Amino acid sequence: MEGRVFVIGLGLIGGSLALCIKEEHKEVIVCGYDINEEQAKLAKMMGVIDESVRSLEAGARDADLIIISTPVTVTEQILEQLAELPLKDNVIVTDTGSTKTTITDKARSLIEKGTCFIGGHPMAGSHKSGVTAAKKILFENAFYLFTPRQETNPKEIETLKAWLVGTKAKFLIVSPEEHDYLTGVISHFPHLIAASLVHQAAAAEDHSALVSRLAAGGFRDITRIASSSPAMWRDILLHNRTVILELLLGWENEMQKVITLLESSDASEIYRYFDEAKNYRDGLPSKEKGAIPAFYDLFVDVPDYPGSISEITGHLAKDEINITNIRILETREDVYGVLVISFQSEEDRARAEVCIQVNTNFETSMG
Ligand SMILES: NC(=O)C1=CN([C@@H]2O[C@H](COP(=O)(O)OP(=O)(O)OC[C@H]3O[C@@H](n4cnc5c(N)ncnc54)[C@H](O)[C@@H]3O)[C@@H](O)[C@H]2O)C=CC1
Ligand SMILES: O=C(O)C(=O)Cc1ccc(O)cc1
Repeated sequence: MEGRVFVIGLGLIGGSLALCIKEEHKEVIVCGYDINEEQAKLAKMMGVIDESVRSLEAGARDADLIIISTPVTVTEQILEQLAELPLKDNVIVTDTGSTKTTITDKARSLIEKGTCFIGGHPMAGSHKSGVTAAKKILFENAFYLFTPRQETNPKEIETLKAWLVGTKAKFLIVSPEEHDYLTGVISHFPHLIAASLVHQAAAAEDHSALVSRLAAGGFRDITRIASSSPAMWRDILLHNRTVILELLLGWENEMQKVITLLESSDASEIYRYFDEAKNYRDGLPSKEKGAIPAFYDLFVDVPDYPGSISEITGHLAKDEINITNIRILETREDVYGVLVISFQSEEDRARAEVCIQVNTNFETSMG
């Protein structure tokens, strides 16, 4: 592809998309704008973008593709601003927001002006934000949802896919309403529940100061997404409030059912509750990448921590295997401990397991 790409919002997602586009389309100039000058400077210094511009107008004027990658409420404002600016006739405007109905509605003035807008949502990310967390493999094998209008020319959808082919994501088309329902169930609502579990644990500190110490392992893992950006999730919830409110009512009913089961000590129904959940969960695709990143953890039995950690990380570094996190599980009483090393992909985890088995005597397992 040839031309100019303009990325508005040079954070985790905008930065990662810029990297994917630069990698795939070497001739293309990627310019960027961020209201936070520090982020824009960093993006230029890190080579995430080729040029940094000082206004929306300067970047939008000559762009063939405009990607809006700001918090969803800001995206609404930017769509309105773009509708007032001179743009190229054949430009495609897309966004990366986690919600789609409100954003698609807001794009109306742009569309009425004759500009092509195709809503987008790369369904991969992290609880980190900012351009320093950007990486070009972020979207590999992830779903990338598009929410075009029925009137959108299919050729324009194909052009957008061609621009984004470097993401190596799996493109899917859904309606904005279906998008918001699906992401409400599998992403937005779980974030809310993770936050509420953390609130519950924090409140329980009043009963026992041991809560936070014991919450270090599995509890910390299942509530990891509660460490995501509060501002981003506030905006997502506000955009998708109808769906979330509906899901909360369903959840209330569900919890009421559980209360009744417990009050009546109904052992077989309690068993059935867990069994049905287990069966459904066990049937979920394990190799697919969903909205919430999976953990690619490798467990290594180690004798003394300090020596073992440096030995293991040394071997992994030699084989150029990147670690995203490393921690020790101190749940056992004996001298041995368990080192939990997290990787970015299944492939890295498999390579790491071979590397550790070849170079050390430590036992490894997938957990
Ligand atoms: N974080 C994640 O895992 C995912 C986020 N998304 C969506 O992508 C969008 C961006 O999210 P992230 O990159 O994670 O956020 P981020 O916080 O890393 O980056 C957002 C950037 O937008 C900039 N910005 C804010 N207001 C602006 C304005 N008026 N003009 C120009 N720049 C402005 C900020 O300074 C920041 O650098 C959000 O809509 C989010 O819902 C989609 C998929 C995954
Ligand atoms: O790690 C997390 O917090 C995520 O759940 C990543 C994420 C955040 C927002 C999205 O719209 C899609 C994926």
